[in-house]
Amino acid sequence: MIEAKDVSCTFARNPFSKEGFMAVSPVSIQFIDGERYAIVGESGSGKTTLARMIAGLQRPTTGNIYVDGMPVYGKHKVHTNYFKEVQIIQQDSSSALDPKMSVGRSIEEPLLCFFHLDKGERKKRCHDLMDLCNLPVEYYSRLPAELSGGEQKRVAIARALAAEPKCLIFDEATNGFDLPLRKKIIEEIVDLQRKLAFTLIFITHDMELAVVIADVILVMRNSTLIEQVEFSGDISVFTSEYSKTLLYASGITDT
Ligand SMILES: Nc1ncnc2c1ncn2[C@@H]1O[C@H](COP(=O)(O)OP(=O)(O)OP(=O)(O)O)[C@@H](O)[C@H]1O
Repeated sequence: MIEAKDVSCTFARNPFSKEGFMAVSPVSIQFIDGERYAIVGESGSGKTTLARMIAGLQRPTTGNIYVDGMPVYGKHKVHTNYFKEVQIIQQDSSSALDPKMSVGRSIEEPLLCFFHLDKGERKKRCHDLMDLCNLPVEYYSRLPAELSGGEQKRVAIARALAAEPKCLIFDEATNGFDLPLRKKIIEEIVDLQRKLAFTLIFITHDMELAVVIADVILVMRNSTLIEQVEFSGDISVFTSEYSKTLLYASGITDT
């Protein structure tokens, strides 16, 4: 289980000011292994900052993240095994891939870091991951620039899965794609989650996606977690006015 205990994040308003701006107000959440979560809220509500704290990429100003009871942020650094356990696919997948690194090398890099596999075993595992993520094996030697946006996203997913993470965070990962591709990538990620049973944390603006994907929906507004609901199809579980506004804006309700 991954647990956020009283985590908050404050940034300086500007480099010359000591005045702080709270991007995430103190929040405590538990992420049970193998469940699907959506963090939903408008732009600037703090979703990415919360995701980055969970991923070990942004030290909380207060509180800590725990994996099976072990703190992620030590006094000086993040416990390195955590980078294997939790993988994040950020909004811009092209920048997540090294432009000079082939698809094969990109996917094999985590295999090299985290597992003792010989060259042949790595290549076989890489082919399996490409297959799992609907990437033709002929793409093994291609560079990111020789792929479409959707294919780059699939490489980022395969690379993340190469680490065999216990949790995958998917941040607005289909932004900028047309609707059919967006739908397809989301179906693929949910399908992968069902097959591999990792914990999925899906970050989105879109309540319509959240209700399709998640077992648990966390609603954020103005840096604050305002509602957390277990969702199994009944929208009456949402009680906050803001959640109702998001449901309306997504066309799920008409009042
Ligand atoms: N490194 C940073 N330094 C200063 N301010 C930051 C930093 N990262 C984020 N912020 C600010 O924190 C607030 C929350 O940003 P965050 O990216 O977490 O929101 P979000 O809900 O993910 O938005 P979006 O959906 O647009 O990505 C914003 O006002 C943003 O400008």
